[in-house]
Amino acid sequence: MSTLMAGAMSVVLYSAYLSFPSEIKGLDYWAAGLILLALGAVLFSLRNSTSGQAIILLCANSTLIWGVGLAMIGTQKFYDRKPAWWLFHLVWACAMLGVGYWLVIQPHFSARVAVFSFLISIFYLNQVAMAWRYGERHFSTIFFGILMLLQTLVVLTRGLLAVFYGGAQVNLTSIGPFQSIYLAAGHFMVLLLAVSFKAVATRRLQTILERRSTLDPLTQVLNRRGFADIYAKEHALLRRESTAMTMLSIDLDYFKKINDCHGHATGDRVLVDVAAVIGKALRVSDHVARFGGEEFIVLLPTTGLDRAHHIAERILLAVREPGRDGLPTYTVSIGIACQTSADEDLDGILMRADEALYSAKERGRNRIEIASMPIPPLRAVPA
Ligand SMILES: Nc1nc2c(ncn2[C@@H]2O[C@H](COP(=O)(O)OP(=O)(O)OP(=O)(O)O)[C@@H](O)[C@H]2O)c(=O)[nH]1
Repeated sequence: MSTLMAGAMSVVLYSAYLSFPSEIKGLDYWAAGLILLALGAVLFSLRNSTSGQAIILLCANSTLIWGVGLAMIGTQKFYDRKPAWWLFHLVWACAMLGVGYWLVIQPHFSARVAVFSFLISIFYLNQVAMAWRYGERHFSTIFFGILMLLQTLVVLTRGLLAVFYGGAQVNLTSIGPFQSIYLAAGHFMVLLLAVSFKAVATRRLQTILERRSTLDPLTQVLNRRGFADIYAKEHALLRRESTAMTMLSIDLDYFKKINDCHGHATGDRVLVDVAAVIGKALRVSDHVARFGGEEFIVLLPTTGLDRAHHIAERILLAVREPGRDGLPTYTVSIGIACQTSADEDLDGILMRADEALYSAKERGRNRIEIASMPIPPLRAVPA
C-alpha cells in the first residue's frame, strides 16, 4: 500500500516539478526519492521469495538510503543550499559497509538494523535543520519539519531498541507494539512526506506569484499595485500618528536619446542601474517603485522636506557619476512633495510630485524642485 502511495505521490511531485516555475528547486529530487522508497519497499517484500536473499537485502537497503538521501538533496535545493553530496555518499558508503558486514561476513540482525537506522536518521535530521533554519515561519514548514522530526525519532528509536533489546524487538516480520508503530509510521509517513513536500512547494509558489504581482519585472522594485498597497499602510500610519511622509518623483533625462544612441537593451540596463542607485541611497523602511517608462517614485515614511531634499541630492549626485558598469553617463530630475495631512490621497501627492518634476525638467533638468503644499479644504466656520 505504502509502495503504491509513494509511486502515486512521486508522479504528483514530478508533475509539479514540470509545471512550477524554475525558481522552485528540488521537486525532481523529492519525486525521485519517493520512487526509490517505493522500489526499496518492493525489494524488501521480495527477500524471502527468491534465492540470493543477501543480495536482495543489500539492494533494498541501498535503494532506501538513496531514496531518503535524494529527498534530503531535494530539501537542500528547495532551500537554495548547496547540496551536500559528500554527506549523501558518506552515509551511503558507511551504511553499505555496515549492512554488508553484518549481513554477509558476520550475520547480526540487530547490529545491521542499528547501523542502518542511525545512518538514515542523519538524512531526516538534516531536513529538520533545513526547515528550522531556512524555512518560512508558516504552517506548511511546521508540518514538514514536524514530520521529518517524527520520522527521525521513529528511526532512531528503532536503532536504540536494536542496540539495547536485540533483534526480536525490531524484527518487522514478528508482532509487537514497536513493530506495529514502525510499520504504521512507515506506511503513513511516505504519504505524509509527499503531502508535506507538496505543501511547502505550493506555499513557495504562492509567495512567488504574490511577489511577481507587486514587482516590476525589469528592475525588481515595486510596481504600481505594490506601491499602492504600501502607500495605504503608510497613509494609515500618518493618520494615526500625525507624522509626515515625502514622495520623490524621479525621471531620467533625455532617456529617449539613450535608447536611440545605445539601443533598447542598454536603456533597460540604465533603468536597472538607476533603481539600484536609488535603492542604495535609501533606508530599509523607504520604498521605491517604477510605474512603467523611465519614472521612479520613492516614498519616504516619517520624513520631512529637509531630510527628503538631502536624500534627493544624494541620488542626483550618485546617478550622474560616469562609467558605472560601462553604461553611458545619464542624469535625473527630481520632484519632491511632502504630505503632512491624511486628507490628501495617493493621487493628490503624486500629482504634486509630478508637477515639481515637470518644473525641474523645464528649468533645465538634472535638478531638484519642491512642490508647494496643498491648499487645505475650506471648512465651514461655526456661527
Ligand atoms: N529601454 C527602455 N525604454 C523605455 C522603457 N519604457 C519607456 N522607455 C522609453 O523611454 C523614452 C521616454 O522618452 P520621453 O518621454 O521623450 O522622455 P525623455 O527622452 O527622457 O525626455 P525628458 O523626460 O523630457 O528628459 C521613450 O523612448 C520610451 O520608448 C523601458 O522599459 N525600457
